[in-house]
This record gives sequence, C-alpha cells and structure tokens, in this order.
Amino acid sequence: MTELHLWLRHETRTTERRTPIVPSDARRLIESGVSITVEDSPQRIFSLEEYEEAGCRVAEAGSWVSAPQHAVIVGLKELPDEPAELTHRHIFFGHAYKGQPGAEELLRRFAAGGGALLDLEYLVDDQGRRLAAFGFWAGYLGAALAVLHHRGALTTPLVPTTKEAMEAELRASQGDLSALVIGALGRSGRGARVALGEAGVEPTCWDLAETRALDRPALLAHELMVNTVLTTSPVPPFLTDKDLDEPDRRLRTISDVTVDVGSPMNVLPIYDTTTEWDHPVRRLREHPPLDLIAIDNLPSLLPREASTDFSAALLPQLSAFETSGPWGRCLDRFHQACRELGITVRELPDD
Ligand SMILES: NC(=O)c1ccc[n+]([C@@H]2O[C@H](COP(=O)([O-])OP(=O)(O)OC[C@H]3O[C@@H](n4cnc5c(N)ncnc54)[C@H](O)[C@@H]3O)[C@@H](O)[C@H]2O)c1
Repeated sequence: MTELHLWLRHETRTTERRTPIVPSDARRLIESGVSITVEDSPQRIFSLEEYEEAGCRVAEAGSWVSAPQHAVIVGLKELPDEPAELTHRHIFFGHAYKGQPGAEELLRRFAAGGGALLDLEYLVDDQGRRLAAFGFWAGYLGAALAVLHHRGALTTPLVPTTKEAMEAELRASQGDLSALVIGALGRSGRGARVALGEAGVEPTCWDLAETRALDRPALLAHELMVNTVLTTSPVPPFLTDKDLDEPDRRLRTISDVTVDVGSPMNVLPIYDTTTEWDHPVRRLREHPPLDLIAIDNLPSLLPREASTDFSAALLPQLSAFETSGPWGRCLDRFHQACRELGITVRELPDD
C-alpha cells in the first residue's frame, strides 16, 4: 500500500474561499504519515505560507492534472472543464447523482480516464448520516441575512465576513419579530436557531412532527420563516403561490436555506431562481410585501469558520482513508451512478 498523498487543489470558482483541509489539520495528517501537496490559490482564506509551515509541499494552481497517479485530489466545488479525461480519484461535491446539469458529462470524464469521484455529499456512516457537512453555517447565515433584512440592516452586496462581525451586526439590529424555523432539529436548523438567538429572537421550531399536518395559517402568522429541511421523498409544499396572496398574511421574509429549486422535493415552489450575493433579496409580493432570500452558497460567506468545522469533521475520515467503510460506500455510489447511466468504468488498480 502506497503512502496516502492528498493534493489540495485550487478552486476555480472565484467566490469560493473555503477549503476542505485547513493548515492545522494538514499538519495533523502529515504527522500521521500522510503527504500533502497544496496548490497556490489566491482566494483561499488560508495563505499558502500557513500550509508550508504545516509541512505541505506546494504546487501551482491547476497542476493536479499532472499529479502522481496515486494522489487523491481534494477540493470542494466543480472541476474545470479540462482535461476531458479524469485519471485520479477526486474528493469533492460533484452534484452528479441526481440528474443535475452536467452530471453525466462529469461521470463520463471519470470513466474515460479511469479515475473516480468520491463525493463528499455521500460520505456517510453506516446509518447513512453525513460525516462532513456545511449545514450549520448555511442555516446560521440564512437566518442571519433574513433577520438583518427584515430589520432594514442588511448591507449589500454581500461579502465574506467573520463570525464576530456577523454576531455584532445581529446584536445591534433591533425590532420585535416572530420567526419560524422549519427543519429546526437538523444541522442548518441548529445554525438558524443560534443566529436568531444572537439577534434576540426566540423562534418557533418545527421539524417532521410539526409539519405532518401542516398548520398553514400558523405558518403565515410568523413574520419571518427560515426553511432548512432536507427531504429525500416528495412532501406536499409548505407554501404555494396562492398562500402568498392570503390578505391576512403576516409573513414578510422567507429565507430558503434548502434551495431545492426545480426538484420534485421542493417544499417552497414559490420561486424558480436563486438569489445571489449581489442581490440577495427578491420581492415576491408587494401587498403586503414578501421578500425572499435563496442563496445556494451561504457558508462561503463565513469561509474561515465553515472551513475549520468542515475540516475538523473530515480529518478523521482522511486519517482512515481506505477502500472500505465510508470511502468504500462513496466509491460504490459512484459506480452505481455510472451504471444507472450505462457508463462503463474501469476499476482502479490497487495501491
Ligand atoms: N444554501 C446553502 O448554501 C446550503 C448549504 C449547505 C446545505 N444546504 C441545504 O440545507 C438543507 C438542510 O441541510 P442539513 O445539513 O441541515 O440537513 P439535516 O439532515 O441535518 O437536517 C434536515 C432536517 O429537516 C427535517 N425534515 C425533513 N423533512 C421534513 C419535513 N417534511 N418537515 C419538517 N422537517 C423536515 C429533518 O428531520 C432534519 O431535522 C439541505 O437541503 C442542504 O442541501 C444549503
């Protein structure tokens, strides 16, 4: 078995400042015998020098394409369009198993090169629970932006910030507010409750039990709603266009952290495009007003905190990188997705 060589790549998405491995965890991995190469990346929230000091080798941005064959390439978001053939094992969020745009092309690139996708979304324990996720910070930010907007205190365009700065803004914002978090028992739901707490708001919390027989008038009686549910099978929508036209509606601000736009699982089919950092809020109704926040890369707004927590969760998995257990399940999921599309994959040679 060859020594594990992780290759932390530069992210091509310019707003992506997060990293799945922070320098202090890189040091721990190196101390346990893993070798790590880190690509230079101007926007990454941690400097290249911090990785060098931790004992990492450094390389140019994008040089993973010629990394040694056994290196495992680690990133978060999409790969660049080239090369056409992917020859390595890649750990990142591929978004390629639910028929997303570009999914089949990506899987075909892996099949053509003999590489494999080890998708972080499918890195789960034997109960199927995600082992590393950004949910907490997504919920925190989704609720924070909503409460700031609702109180007229949101500064746009949004830019990456720190927890301390966000906390100070939340504490300084004023105004009574009735808020509802749906999916409150999950990771994002917990983050949303923490942010609302910092803003002095005690929300109503709903999860599966409370939505089974949905009390829509009660939902519409809250001024602010944060949706953080994760559904794996379709459920009746929490709101439809008709509900938004309800004249007695008190609801004024919705933050949809789940952002399942276009999916059959969407519990908020009341809009069809996400909102962005430049224009985070979209008005859905004028009388009475109703505003929507639906940003799909919320944790990137707190890149240091989000990276640090994610990396801490990923570290034990990387220390135990192997072809069984969670990584074996990731590989099986990749093979299954390829099979479903009729794509033939070559098995990787054993180390
Ligand atoms: N917008 C972003 O930037 C961003 C970032 C990360 C995650 N997310 C998304 O946030 C969502 C939540 O992620 P998570 O990590 O918190 O998931 P999670 O599994 O930890 O929590 C989801 C919660 O939703 C609850 N739930 C499921 N169906 C429900 C229903 N019908 N009614 C009420 N509650 C229900 C579950 O019981 C659970 O408590 C996911 O869809 C995820 O993709 C968004």
